[in-house]
Amino acid sequence: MTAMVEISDARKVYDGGFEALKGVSLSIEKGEILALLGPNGAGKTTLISCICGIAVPTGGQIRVGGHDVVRDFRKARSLVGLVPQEVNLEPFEKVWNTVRFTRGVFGRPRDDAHLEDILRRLSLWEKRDAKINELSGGMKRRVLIAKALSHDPEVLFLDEPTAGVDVELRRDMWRIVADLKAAGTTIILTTHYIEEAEAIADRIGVISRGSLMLVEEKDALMTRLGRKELRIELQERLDAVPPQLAEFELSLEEDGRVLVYSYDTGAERTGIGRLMTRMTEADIVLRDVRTRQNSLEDIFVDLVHDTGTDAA
Ligand SMILES: Nc1ncnc2c1ncn2[C@@H]1O[C@H](COP(=O)(O)OP(=O)(O)OP(=O)(O)O)[C@@H](O)[C@H]1O
Repeated sequence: MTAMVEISDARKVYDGGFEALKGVSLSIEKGEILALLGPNGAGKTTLISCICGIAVPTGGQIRVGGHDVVRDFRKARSLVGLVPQEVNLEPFEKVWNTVRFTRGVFGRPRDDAHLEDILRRLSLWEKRDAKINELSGGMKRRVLIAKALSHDPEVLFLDEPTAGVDVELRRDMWRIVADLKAAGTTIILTTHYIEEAEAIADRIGVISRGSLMLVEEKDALMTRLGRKELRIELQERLDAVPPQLAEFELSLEEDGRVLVYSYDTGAERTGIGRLMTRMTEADIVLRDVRTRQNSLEDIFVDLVHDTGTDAA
């Protein structure tokens, strides 16, 4: 695979002296979906702005498609579509003109059929002649996405794309992201909705206080840091965890009718077999058994909490 975005030791000190990025290195492959998670103020938007050439890094190097984002700004920028966090549209412009204008800015030849397709996929076609200031907040977000896609970017940045949007738009977005990925587009998104990262990302990066704390395949991360619960429903209720089972991490729930065993999914031995043997020896009869995997959210909260950073 080829690296589409290469970030090496990126640093950003704002004018007031605040160090928002403290040497971030990261390589993002073509066709990959990377979700950047982090508490408020962690530096996610700053990093995206540096990659898109909106903010100038004060140290390190960033390349998009092999082009340096500072020295080869135009080439690098033309490969990038950005859906910003804040709505920055011309209020009196019509939807159609807004999107067509953006395509032109990036030097792409006029292609009305292509723009029509984008607007239809975003349910904006009926609104093509409406002025921006006549649209709802959700519709404006859709226009931001249409603009970002108008010039066929190879890398798409979505900065908290679904903050405050309705379920329908969130679903549309996920569908569009899946289509773009299938077509080979590289996608980087920041989000506060961890279930969103869990649903669509290939890799997860966690930023905290200007540093990249972790970047890992989502599935591997969930296996490595994940815990599972085995919920054992009992034939007869127990008053306490029997002493024969003291060696296991067990708790009693639902008025003593459910025994919960929490175990590490990354461990070599889960201990389930031994637990079952000990239960049989102790004459405890099971009625039903279920498992529950903890979510990326549980993992993220633990991770950010463990390193003493701001609350998620
Ligand atoms: N133009 C600026 N001048 C000075 N400081 C800034 C500027 N822009 C951002 N910062 C600071 O840099 C830090 C990182 O901000 P950034 O917007 O990158 O965080 P974020 O991770 O995107 O946060 P959020 O999740 O709240 O959007 C914050 O402490 C912010 O106050």
